[in-house]
Amino acid sequence: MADSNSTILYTLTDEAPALATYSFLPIVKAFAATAGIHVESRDISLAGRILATFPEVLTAEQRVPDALSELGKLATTPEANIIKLPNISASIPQLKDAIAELQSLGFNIPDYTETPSSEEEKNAKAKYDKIKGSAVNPVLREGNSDRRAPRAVKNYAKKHPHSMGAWSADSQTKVASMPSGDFYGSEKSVVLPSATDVKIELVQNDGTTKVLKEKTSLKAGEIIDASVMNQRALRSYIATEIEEAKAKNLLLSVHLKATMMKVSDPIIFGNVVSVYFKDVFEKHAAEFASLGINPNNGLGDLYAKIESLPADKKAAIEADINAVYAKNPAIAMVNSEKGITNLHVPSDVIVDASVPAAIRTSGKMWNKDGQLQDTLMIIPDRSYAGVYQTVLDFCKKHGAFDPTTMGSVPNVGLMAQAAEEYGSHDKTFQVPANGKVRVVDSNGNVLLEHTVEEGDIWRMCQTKDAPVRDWVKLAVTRARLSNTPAVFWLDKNRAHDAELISKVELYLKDHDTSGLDIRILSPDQATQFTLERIVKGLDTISVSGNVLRDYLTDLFPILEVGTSAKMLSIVPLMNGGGLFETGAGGSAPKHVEQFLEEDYLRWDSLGEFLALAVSLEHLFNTTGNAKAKVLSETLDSATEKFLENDKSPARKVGEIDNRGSHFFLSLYWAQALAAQNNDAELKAKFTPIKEALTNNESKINSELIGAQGHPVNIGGYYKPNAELTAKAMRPSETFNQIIDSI
Ligand SMILES: NC(=O)C1=CN([C@@H]2O[C@H](COP(=O)(O)OP(=O)(O)OC[C@H]3O[C@@H](n4cnc5c(N)ncnc54)[C@H](OP(=O)(O)O)[C@@H]3O)[C@@H](O)[C@H]2O)C=CC1
Ligand SMILES: O=C(O)CCC(=O)C(=O)O
Ligand SMILES: [Mg+2]
Repeated sequence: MADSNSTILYTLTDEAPALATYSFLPIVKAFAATAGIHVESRDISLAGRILATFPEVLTAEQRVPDALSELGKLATTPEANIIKLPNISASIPQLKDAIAELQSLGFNIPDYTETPSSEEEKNAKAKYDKIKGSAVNPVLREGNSDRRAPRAVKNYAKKHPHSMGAWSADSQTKVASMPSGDFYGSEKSVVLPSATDVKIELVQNDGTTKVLKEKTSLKAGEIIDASVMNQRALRSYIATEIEEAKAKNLLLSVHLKATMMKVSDPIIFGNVVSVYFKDVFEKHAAEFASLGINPNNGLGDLYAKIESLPADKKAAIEADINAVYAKNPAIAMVNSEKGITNLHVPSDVIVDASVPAAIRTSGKMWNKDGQLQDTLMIIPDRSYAGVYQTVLDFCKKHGAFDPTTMGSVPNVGLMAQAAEEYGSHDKTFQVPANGKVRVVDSNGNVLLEHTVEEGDIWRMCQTKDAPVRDWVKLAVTRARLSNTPAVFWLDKNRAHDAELISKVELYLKDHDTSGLDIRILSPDQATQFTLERIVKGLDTISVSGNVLRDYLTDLFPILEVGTSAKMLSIVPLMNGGGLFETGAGGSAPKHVEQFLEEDYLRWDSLGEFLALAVSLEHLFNTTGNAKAKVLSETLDSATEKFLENDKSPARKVGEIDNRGSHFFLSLYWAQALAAQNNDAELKAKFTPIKEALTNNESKINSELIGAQGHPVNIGGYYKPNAELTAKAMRPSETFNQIIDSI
């Protein structure tokens, strides 16, 4: 690394944002270099992380460094200045696809075997399990989260409102949760008076004890909690809701976070699959076992695995599946044209994006005929489901939200150091036998205990004290800076939240809160309070735990500005560095599909623009590089102009796409740099660039739009060929020459 103080690390990730990077990063590098800033990339894509894990089976040329560990370490230092794009949190089907692709490209990596027998298979599985699910964000998030829609973005939405489906008071759509036996109902919590190590063990009813996790080190003041979801109760609730959906003629949909909650939620998903298709799973149990079919991987995996059967056997199973479809309520579709249902892949329907999308379409989801229909939404655990039900009820009463007038909901989220449920993967277990799960400290004291049954999902969460203090401080700072009421979304009836409330009340005293409106409300009440303000055009800061941070920063942006891509997502790292996430959404797999079919990328890089501006500003604040400040300010005005002139990607061939949007940003950025008078050198540098871009606007545009409209081959999905992708993403020779000349 050159001068590490003037370095910004830009992450290479997956799917649509990775494609966009092939077009945008050369622009970023060129502009930043004029201020002596090095923008270096680090590959943390799913494929990159797999390759970094198995150096021993790769040739010297194939080996790649472990960029995620490097960035994880950097995030704990004041030097960190990282721009983090969304990445795939892989479900098992995605992980297996990525492995197969890499193997086909000549990388000799091992298979992922779900039920390993040899030591070798077990080792490989253990390594892959660390790559699976949300394995990137928790490593980098050494700070809490500060997400909001900038004023310019709100103003854009007011002027150019996105579509909002009308709501009817007769909508039958509803959220259905378990009446009991869920995590919410069983949570227990303690605060550690002093540091200790704990062991998690299962004392089985046969008298033997099985250690589930040998050692977890805890700090003084840390909150730990444990909860359990009873599998019998889960299955009986699912069966009830299937009948309810059938009786009311509603679609059935399941909304989970199988990516972040990579241990618990695939199991819950699998229970929905195996209860819905109970007849099929019972009748073909032996066949399915020999094929290695696991309902947790969804119907897509089942269909793929029965392909290997003789035609008559396969047809018999398909007939039984169809008989279930005929008997049970229709399932909401992910892609009705391709027959992909909500039960196909656990990572296709992710609660934070999927429920808001349905709220935007009048509370309806797509049925198999490609029509919108009311839906019964299965969200088994009650901890956060009420938030969505409150929004549905509000829409039934007040109609759809109006983006031209509605207020905004920035979020301050407790996220640092894998706080709460989002750090629980390595402490989540599907219980192997009836008994008691206990958390025991190094002196043998039992801190938490639950009676459990085989098949239950038990988990422990940790929330360290320093992040809580930092979060409270961030909330007060935001409330003060924006002069906006702030609501802590905490439920005093939940054991964990009750402990957190005590800490919040204590740490609020460390700050001057005079004149500020700071409240603590349960998630349901907070939703109601916030929505009543939103329709009056008033803003309300949500101060939430880690899960609600994630849910709310998709929910409100999707309603307010059409997508969470337009969020400013700052993570002030606790040791002084900066992590700048781009938007609050994901990696948009549907966009890649469209790109491959018609060479049109509808990914909106606004999140990248916003993140880059704050990263440059942070660089100025930490190094005093005045040119970085000029770049940051001019980028912000370019982004504003970009919004005013409506240059975001559209959705269809023939219109501006992601690449065209990068051209306009460059044009406006160069124009702003040429117009400013704070730095004469930059002004001189960018004056001819601005002229070249301005004079060639129509030529560049026609080169960019002319490239669209046919299938494109980039040589891979998880590891696209760099040359082919760069060629596809930089199709305007004229534009490339100008950028490369900077
Ligand atoms: N920070 C991170 O690293 C995150 C990663 N993820 C990962 O992303 C993947 C997909 O997650 P999913 O929950 O489906 O959510 P996504 O946010 O990827 O997709 C939902 C929809 O939101 C719209 N959208 C999101 N971002 C943009 C953008 N920049 N420009 C235009 N439209 C956008 C698209 O709508 P339309 O199709 O209508 O254009 C997209 O289909 C998963 O692998 C998940 O693990 C998810 C969340 C955060
Ligand atoms: O890491 C992930 O899987 C998703 C993260 C996410 O959705 C978020 O933090 O908003
Ligand atoms: Mg999210």
